Amino acid sequence: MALPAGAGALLAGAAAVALLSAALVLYELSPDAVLQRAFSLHKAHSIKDMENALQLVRNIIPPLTSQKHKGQDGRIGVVGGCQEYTGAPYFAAISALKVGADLSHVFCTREAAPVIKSYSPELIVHPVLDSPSAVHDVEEWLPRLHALVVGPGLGRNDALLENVKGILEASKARDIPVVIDADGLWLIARHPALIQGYRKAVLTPNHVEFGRLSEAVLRDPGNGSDRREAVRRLSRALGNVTVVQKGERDVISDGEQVLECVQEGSGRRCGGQGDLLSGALGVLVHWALRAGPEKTNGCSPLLLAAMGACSLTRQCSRQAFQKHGRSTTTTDMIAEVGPAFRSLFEA
Ligand SMILES: NC(=O)C1=CN([C@@H]2O[C@H](COP(=O)(O)OP(=O)(O)OC[C@H]3O[C@@H](n4cnc5c(N)ncnc54)[C@H](OP(=O)(O)O)[C@@H]3O)[C@@H](O)[C@H]2O)[C@@H](O)CC1
Ligand SMILES: Nc1ncnc2c1ncn2[C@@H]1O[C@H](COP(=O)(O)OP(=O)(O)OP(=O)(O)O)[C@@H](O)[C@H]1O
Ligand SMILES: [Mg+2]
Repeated sequence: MALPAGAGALLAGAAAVALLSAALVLYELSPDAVLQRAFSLHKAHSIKDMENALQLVRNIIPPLTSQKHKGQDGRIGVVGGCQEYTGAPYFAAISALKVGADLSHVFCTREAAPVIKSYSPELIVHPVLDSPSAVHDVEEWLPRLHALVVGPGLGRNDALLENVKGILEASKARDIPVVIDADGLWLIARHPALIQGYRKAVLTPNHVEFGRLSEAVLRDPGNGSDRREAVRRLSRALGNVTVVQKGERDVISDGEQVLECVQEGSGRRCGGQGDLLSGALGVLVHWALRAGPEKTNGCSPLLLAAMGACSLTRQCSRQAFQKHGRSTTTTDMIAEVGPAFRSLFEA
């Protein structure tokens, strides 16, 4: 499987120029028609790259056997949940379980904990995030966690963010992979040094979060027409941290390669879909890193994990929309995680 650095973009660019010249000379096509063909060609390359990557994602999924004990397929922690936001950490944590993690923990504030517990008996909920001993309390659990998802429903309270800084430092010191989303990205925009050069970090910004990060790191909102290049630049400036820019297409880069997830989703834009993505990504990052280079064929494990999580989220959205149309909510999407996972990765 070949996904060499920037090859897709280079090929698409070269092909577009060739097409442009040939078409103008031979068929006297209008520039609009030629551009449309160039875009189709580019899309075809994105789809091919995506399919190749999804083939490798299938390789990293651990088999379900009777030889395993509870916990081996993933113990994931979600850091988030405060007075205002209890849904976001729940969506992330339950999605991690539904994708295939064995245990899912939520580290949230004291008052958010009973609310999150009441949504599901399947989550382990720690009311520690606003405690003076928050960093120590989470640190005690770190040796038992395979990945952390930092930010869904965290809020922007300074004292909480200070605690999360300490949790991030402790996670890095233990080499634990971290997915950073939502208000975790707000913290990174203020303190990019927190994850600078940490190769086990994946950032999952939406449109607004990407602009904020790009402005903070590159002094440029990165909202020009070339999204692939903007994402690659941000990743590179952060020391090759993997960046997933969510949107109409999800653009994923580790500063070298750029992949695009063009899996069909739906037109529904209800809140919480990004939380589902970040929770799913927490598990897939763990699986991809554990799989080893022979399974990932030398491709970046974090890029593959990101492609897997983006495709899965969009497929959930598509399936839920087929059933519920305009009334689709993130809860409906979570109910589709199992069937969507099977159709994408186990068919
Ligand atoms: N049920 C829950 O508990 C949920 C809780 N959540 C939690 O909320 C917290 C804050 O997260 P966030 O995403 O609302 O904050 P942020 O990125 O500042 O966006 C704010 C504003 O930016 C805009 N905007 C957004 N996207 C855009 C786009 N693609 N393109 C263009 N504009 C866009 C839009 O504003 P508009 O301009 O439309 O008024 C939007 O309102 C965080 O902790 C998160 O986890 C959510 O996870 C949802 C479910
Ligand atoms: N315009 C779009 N067309 C199709 N899919 C989209 C579009 N925008 C976002 N998505 C998909 O929706 C999912 C969530 O992305 P979004 O940008 O809504 O994240 P978010 O704002 O962080 O969500 P949340 O409400 O959970 O915070 C991703 O899988 C992304 O691919
Ligand atoms: Mg979000």
